[in-house]
Amino acid sequence: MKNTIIAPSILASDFANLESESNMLNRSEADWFHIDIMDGRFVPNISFGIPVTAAINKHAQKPLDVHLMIVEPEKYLEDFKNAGAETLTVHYEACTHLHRTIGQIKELGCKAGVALNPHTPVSVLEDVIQDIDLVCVMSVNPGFGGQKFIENTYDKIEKLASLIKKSNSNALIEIDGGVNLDNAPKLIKAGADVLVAGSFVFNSKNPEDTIKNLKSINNSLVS
Ligand SMILES: O=C(CO)[C@@H](O)[C@H](O)COP(=O)(O)O
Ligand SMILES: [Fe+2]
Repeated sequence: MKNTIIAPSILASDFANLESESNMLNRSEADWFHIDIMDGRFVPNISFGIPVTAAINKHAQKPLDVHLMIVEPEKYLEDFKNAGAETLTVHYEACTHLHRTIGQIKELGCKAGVALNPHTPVSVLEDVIQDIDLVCVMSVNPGFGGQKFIENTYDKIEKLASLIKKSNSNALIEIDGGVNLDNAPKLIKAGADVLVAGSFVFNSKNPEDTIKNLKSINNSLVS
């Protein structure tokens, strides 16, 4: 049975209580911590940066999945690796020399991810798909939590899954934005391996239970 990875996004957590939010994720069935870095240039919002990532990493007992929504990400890869990143995801749209940047991430010993904005077709990854560990399909325009899921994402996942298969790549398909219990089963059926969920988890009454419910979707799909 496929084991979907659940990566709650810290962006929607209580920034004044990152230690207790981290401990909640440690106790929960979450697999990764999703860390959204926004620079006010690549996206029209600023979140937090390297010191806060390092502070979260002090408490996190699970891998940090760092989503860099920043221009010139190559300048900061090493800093984020030192802050605790296991996966470093850069945006296709922010990288002039994507192949080189992927190589730099691998040289640091991190997993290399590439994120695609909603308008970017999966075909742009044809020549690098074998070199990457994860493709983050943005199911909202990056920059903010709590946005509405874009329905075209299902088609995009199917196209990406077929590119990955054709290329003998091991890249995981991650979906980021507007994920909830209504769309998650369909996303998993279409081929998603990793689900990022921010507001759906942290705005719920019981985030630990919500994570458990997302994690158990696979079981219900089997029957
Ligand atoms: O990268 C981003 C947004 O740019 C995401 O990771 C959001 O943080 C997901 O939040 P929700 O849409 O689940 O509230
Ligand atoms: Fe993200």
